[in-house]
Amino acid sequence: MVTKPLTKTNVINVFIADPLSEDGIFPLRQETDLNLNVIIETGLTQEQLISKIEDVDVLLVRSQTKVTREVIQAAKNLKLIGRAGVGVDNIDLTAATEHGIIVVNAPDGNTNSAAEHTIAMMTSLARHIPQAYNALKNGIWDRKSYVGVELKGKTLGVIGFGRIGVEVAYRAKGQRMEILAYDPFLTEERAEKLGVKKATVEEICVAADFITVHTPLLPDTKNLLNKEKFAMMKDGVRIINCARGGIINEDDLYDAIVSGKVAGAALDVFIEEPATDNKLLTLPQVIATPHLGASTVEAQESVAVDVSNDIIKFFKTGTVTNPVNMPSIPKELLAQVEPFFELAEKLGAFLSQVTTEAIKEVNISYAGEVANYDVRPLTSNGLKGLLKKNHGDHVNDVNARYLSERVGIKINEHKTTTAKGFTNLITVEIKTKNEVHSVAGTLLNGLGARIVKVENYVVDVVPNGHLLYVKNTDKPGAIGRVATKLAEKDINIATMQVGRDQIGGTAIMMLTIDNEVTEEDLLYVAQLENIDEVKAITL
Ligand SMILES: NC(=O)C1=CN([C@@H]2O[C@H](COP(=O)(O)OP(=O)(O)OC[C@H]3O[C@@H](n4cnc5c(N)ncnc54)[C@H](O)[C@@H]3O)[C@@H](O)[C@H]2O)C=CC1
Ligand SMILES: O=C(O)CCC(=O)C(=O)O
Repeated sequence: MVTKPLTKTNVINVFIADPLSEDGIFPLRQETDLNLNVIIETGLTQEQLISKIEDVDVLLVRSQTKVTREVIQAAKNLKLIGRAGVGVDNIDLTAATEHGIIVVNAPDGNTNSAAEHTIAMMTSLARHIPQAYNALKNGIWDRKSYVGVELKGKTLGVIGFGRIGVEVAYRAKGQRMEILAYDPFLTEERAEKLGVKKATVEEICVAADFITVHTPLLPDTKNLLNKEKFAMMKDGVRIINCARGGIINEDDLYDAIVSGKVAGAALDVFIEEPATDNKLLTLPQVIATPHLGASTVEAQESVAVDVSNDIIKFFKTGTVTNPVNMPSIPKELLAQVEPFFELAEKLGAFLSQVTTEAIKEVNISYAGEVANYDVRPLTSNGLKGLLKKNHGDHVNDVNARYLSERVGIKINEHKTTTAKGFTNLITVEIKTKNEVHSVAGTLLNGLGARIVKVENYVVDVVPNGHLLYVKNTDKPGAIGRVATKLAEKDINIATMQVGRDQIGGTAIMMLTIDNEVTEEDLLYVAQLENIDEVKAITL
């Protein structure tokens, strides 16, 4: 289906590659501040998607479309990938991060639907509903083959106790089942509060009558249920997977069903999807749905609304609510941390213009109140400022850390609550083969950002516009000579700060000037007596 052709103008092209709820994308349709061009083309092959992606700014998918490295490389304008759902295993996150593309998902919108589907699958499995239905539809009235088991009093093992796992447990308790739950983040206290028993995967395998998995597919969870685990289970155990294909080893599950160890399995997800040729589907004990966990009107509307709102938020504010490949900042914290983003970036940008040598190490220290926050986004902004000189707009807060580490820069973050008289202080230090430089900045209440220290010199400089950073020997006349030379070049000084380590020692001048200086102007000033170094810095 095609609704609008791609345009090459400066509109924001939003390309929807999987079927999404039309009500859910209503926020995109009614947005008037942004010039959004919504294009819907579903069911494309990889080649077709690659051929259409070049001018796309936002790619919106569910789980069908594979957003591979090749797709990302072909997408020259892509800024954001939206996943209308939870799992992002269909998106090459490494490639997206390397290219500075933000990935957002909609983690909450389909929780209920997936939990309800899991319960429906478990009940159907216990009572052979799909098999009995099938027989009856084929004219067979068979009441003997489909004797089921009750859920009441049985033990359900829930592996992965996040959003969906918890909701499944609530509902299964309604069926009067006993719940054993495993999640690396589940504490005894929380388990008790939720009315479940905390257990290990092995304990679940040994004790459970039904086992359902609700983890993401990760290296750690791949083949989580395998031959060894099946061997530990009760005879006649029933298995449910409405999370991701691959969490359960499909070959081992097949063997365990054929051997009679496992009485049946209910599967919504498969290693290869569409799973039209999966040998598990040949077994009468296996009931299955084609990845329908999130397929309800409510979930589809909800996840599409969530990603649509994040797209709009991103283009209006530069921030998103549900980032996958950058640290998420709770809403209530964002307002407090956001002003520091720019400060951190400016400190990084300052240092990038102070040295010409390759940076080997960056030490960022956070002092005062700011040290109470998750400072990773601030560090990313500092690194972005540092790299911008050489990477231009290709660097952003998504890929700044990756790009820094890729070129071998060691990054250290330090936190301390004492800020030497400031409420907050961010200090960035860089080390190169031969040099060490540092700059510190703060946010002054009501007055905005200030650079308060350059190397060991105390200053008070607004980090905006054009600066001249002059190092000189502390001798009479140096300041006057610099001012005169700049005046000769028609360069107006707006403010000037001076500092020195000791009388007659090394001193610095930090000048804010009204115009950009040329290399020639810099040389002109640098030739002056007692001037050791002159650097132009634009912030
Ligand atoms: N079938 C479908 O249509 C749908 C499938 N899903 C899938 O369901 C799964 C769960 O989704 P949510 O509950 O929303 O995610 P979630 O992130 O809220 O929960 C996942 C939980 O798995 C836990 N976990 C991670 N590694 C683990 C390990 N080695 N062992 C045990 N637990 C581990 C995490 O700590 C987390 O608590 C995901 O794979 C998601 O993609 C989600 C929605 C619909
Ligand atoms: O988009 C869908 O229907 C799949 C949902 C899903 O698997 C997820 O959200 O992880």
